[in-house]
Amino acid sequence: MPAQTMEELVSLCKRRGFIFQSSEIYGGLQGFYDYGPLGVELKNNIKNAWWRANVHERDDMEGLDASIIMHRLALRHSGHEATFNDPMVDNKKTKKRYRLDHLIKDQKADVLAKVAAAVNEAPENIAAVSARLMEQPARAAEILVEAGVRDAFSGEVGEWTEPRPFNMMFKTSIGPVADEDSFGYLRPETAQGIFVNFKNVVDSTSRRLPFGIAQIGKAFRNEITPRNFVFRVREMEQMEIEFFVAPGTDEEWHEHWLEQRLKWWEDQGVPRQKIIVEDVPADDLAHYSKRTYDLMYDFPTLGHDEIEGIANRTDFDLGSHTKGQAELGLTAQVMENSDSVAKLTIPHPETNKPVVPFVIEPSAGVDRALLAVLSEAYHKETLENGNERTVLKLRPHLAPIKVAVIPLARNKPELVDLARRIKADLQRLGLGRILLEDSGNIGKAYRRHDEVGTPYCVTVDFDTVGKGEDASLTDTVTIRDRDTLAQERVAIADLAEWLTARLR
Ligand SMILES: Nc1ncnc2c1ncn2[C@@H]1O[C@H](COP(=O)(O)OP(=O)(O)OP(=O)(O)O)[C@@H](O)[C@H]1O
Repeated sequence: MPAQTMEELVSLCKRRGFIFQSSEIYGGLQGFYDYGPLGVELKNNIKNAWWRANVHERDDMEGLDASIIMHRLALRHSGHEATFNDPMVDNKKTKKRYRLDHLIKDQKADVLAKVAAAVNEAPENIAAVSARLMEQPARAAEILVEAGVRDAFSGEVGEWTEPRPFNMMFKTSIGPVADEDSFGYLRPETAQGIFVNFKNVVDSTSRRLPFGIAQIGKAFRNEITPRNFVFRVREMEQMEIEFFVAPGTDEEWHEHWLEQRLKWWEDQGVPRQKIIVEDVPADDLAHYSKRTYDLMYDFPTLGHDEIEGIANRTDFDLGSHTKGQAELGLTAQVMENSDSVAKLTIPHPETNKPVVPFVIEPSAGVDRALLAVLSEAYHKETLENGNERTVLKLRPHLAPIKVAVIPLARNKPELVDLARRIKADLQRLGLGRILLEDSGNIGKAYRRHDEVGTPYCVTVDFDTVGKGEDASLTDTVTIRDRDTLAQERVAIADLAEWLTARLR
């Protein structure tokens, strides 16, 4: 059975060096995390699996790695300066600050019902309730108090302020002069780096529609209430595709990408039946979206929450960043742009006339992917001998450590030397991390590697070096399978092939 609580995962991540609080020795920084020795391996493996499926194994995709700090005009014309806001409300009594929709969602059912009734919305539709409150901030403050909305910090009904929009972008000054114009934004999504490079990529690759640009990288959001471990952080990593298509074919491509992405999650060990595909209601759609499917994974403790959004962004983005908007027949409502120097069109595949393509965007968070993958992989089992074990049943391609080579006794140089040589040979195969595990206690080594998801432990024993009872076992090792616990004897000469077949 997969993990039952978030606490189990948090505890494993800290204990085994997957994830640490950022700047912990100075009291920690809320909403920021550091990935430790095993976390960085798992994260890289997830990113590589995504890149492989979406770039290397497709013929219609290009890759990109754009800068994190972007020109302020890029994020003005993208709409983020004006609309990348979350609704924020303060409790004057406790001085605590909350995201309005999160505050309402966390209330008891009767309180939530009262708030929803006051704005004529259904309590299930938190986004709509929040949107209605934001339309009437003064009245909203009264509604929150009248309905008895409590502050989780004090447990008491709050003295709520009028809710107001809070822009989530981080600003930073650029260059030695700190004047009003010398600033840029840390990108709140990697997508914008793709849109502003559209012309560069098309010109340098001669791509025709339909095609996509894929990017993995950091994005930053000054979340009002970062919470739930790495689920909601202020510095995150995203894996995004902007897939450019001819207008009119967008809905079909949207369905195509939904299928592709569900299949990818399945390949990472996150099954379809654990994901609800939510057709995002109009009130909750981002400013650029015509329609969005949110993939909602059933996290332990949290319940269903978003791991990926697949949005139909129409011609909004390229239309916003292009020059000469007036003559391009855009369907999206965009802000006038007299700053851009590039015309972001491409020949229509049928008419050959210049057109601003529509965009389908599958956007997944690496941190949330890691959490979902860990949740599914985490198992507690009782073995036949009554012992309990914690085991991470990660797909082998995701496992942080691929193989542990273990000499049966640490004080027998012939075993240790041979184990070291085998490890060195395996390292040269480029399969990922291969470790020599010579702590001396094989039972403990197995338990440790079960807990971090190492798929195979290779043991060098006395038979291997021809000093056991069975001479036919000379030059063979034992391979222990993490999931089945089965042990198989394999010739050292066949080891590379045996492991490569299972780990690639
Ligand atoms: N603060 C965050 N921390 C970690 N991952 C995030 C965060 N915000 C977004 N993501 C990831 O990036 C993906 C795409 O971002 P998107 O803008 O669609 O998220 P969102 O709808 O704003 O998320 P939410 O509604 O949970 O705030 C999300 O599906 C998620 O996996």
